Amino acid sequence: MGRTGRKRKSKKLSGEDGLYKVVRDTETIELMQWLTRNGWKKEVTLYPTEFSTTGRGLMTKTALKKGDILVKIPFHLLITAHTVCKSEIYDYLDKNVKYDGHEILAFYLVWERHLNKDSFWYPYINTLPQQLSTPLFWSKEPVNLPKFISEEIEGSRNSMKESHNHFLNHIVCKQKVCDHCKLALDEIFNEKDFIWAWCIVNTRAIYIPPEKDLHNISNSLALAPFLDLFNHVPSAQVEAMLIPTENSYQVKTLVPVSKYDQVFIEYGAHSNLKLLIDYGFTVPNNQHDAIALSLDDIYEVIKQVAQVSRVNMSQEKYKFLKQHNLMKKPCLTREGLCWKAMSIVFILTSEITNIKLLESKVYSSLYTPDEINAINTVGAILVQNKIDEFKKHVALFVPTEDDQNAVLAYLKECLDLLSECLEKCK
Ligand SMILES: C[S@@+](CC[C@H](N)C(=O)[O-])C[C@H]1O[C@@H](n2cnc3c(N)ncnc32)[C@H](O)[C@@H]1O
Repeated sequence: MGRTGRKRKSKKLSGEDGLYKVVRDTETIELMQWLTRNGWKKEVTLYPTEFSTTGRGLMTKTALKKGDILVKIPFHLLITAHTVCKSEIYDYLDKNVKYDGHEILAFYLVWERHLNKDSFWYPYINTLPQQLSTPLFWSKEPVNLPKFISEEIEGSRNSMKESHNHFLNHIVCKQKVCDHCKLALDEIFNEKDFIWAWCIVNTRAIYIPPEKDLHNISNSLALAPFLDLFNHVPSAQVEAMLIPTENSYQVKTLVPVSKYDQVFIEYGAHSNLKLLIDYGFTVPNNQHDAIALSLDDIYEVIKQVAQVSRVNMSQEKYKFLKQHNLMKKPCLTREGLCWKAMSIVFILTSEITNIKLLESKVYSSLYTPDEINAINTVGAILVQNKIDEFKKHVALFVPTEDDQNAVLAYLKECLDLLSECLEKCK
């Protein structure tokens, strides 16, 4: 979240999104002036505002109609791989190597941030949060972080480290001293600053169609000043696109928004686990959420309820599950067992050995009442086991800093999802 200094006094107001306060700090005012000086025009009156529910976001001062353009950012105010290729720092990269859009933007951001007021982007960079709430920014480990979450964080940390090493390995003349600060390039591109930039790109970049003529960069990302102040809700309905004839990137609302409400966009169909790891927050009742199951979870429960159903795993059935990709990501959702989980339970409990018949049942989902009963019996125990597991996680988890409370919020959301799922198995 933006923790910039020198706040001016401003009134606290309240609305749909709880308490809010329009941000009127010097940095934000300078950002708006810089955008205007460089050809940006307001489409509607959106104000950077601090909301008690989400932190800084954008509030509309007027009622918005369906189809209103929320924001239009001229191309030349987007930071893209093209911007990087035109910069002096690009000369110091080995051009025989491939770079991806995420890492090249992070690399550029580290450079421009270090230039401070000498950077064209200074008014933008100056409003970026210095401290992020994402797990890569935690300074202390929480106590009893569930293993599946720590594995995801590890994955994210490894990608960031890989990108950083990739760059360090391909900066030609690392010892070159910068004219601006007299530091060597490998000191400027230190891991701490790279983590910040990598997370800024991860949490704020937008997708654009891949730019042409960038033979060594796979690129479809851009940083978009001001536009990146929109917060996310899964239910937001907006349309975002490049408008080549107007040399701009625009976002349009597909629904009306009331005066003084926060205007949201949707970052993608992200689960709460993805939001937690990549963005450092979760949303309530996220329809994209699911709790992962393993084949072992399902197998164990079927063994437990052997009096209800027997485990009927033959070589052919195993081959069938594999061939049809059914073991990949079975899960529990608010709607009950997902189709893959239902199919596995059915296949492992059914007496049917004819694979063709199993296939037609699984793909049509035309089960008899007894078969549904058997699936639900196993399903309810599977869900209850997960509820017990997540209750333990909640009881044992101890945050050691504020941002880690997002983990608790996530685990509680999982428990809500599981209780809805249990209802569907009854
Ligand atoms: C693109 S930025 C949005 C602007 C950002 N809030 C700011 O102050 O600069 C994405 C970050 O905003 C925050 N965010 C976005 N949507 C949110 C939400 N619904 N609830 C809480 N935080 C949210 C998260 O910290 C996320 O990493």
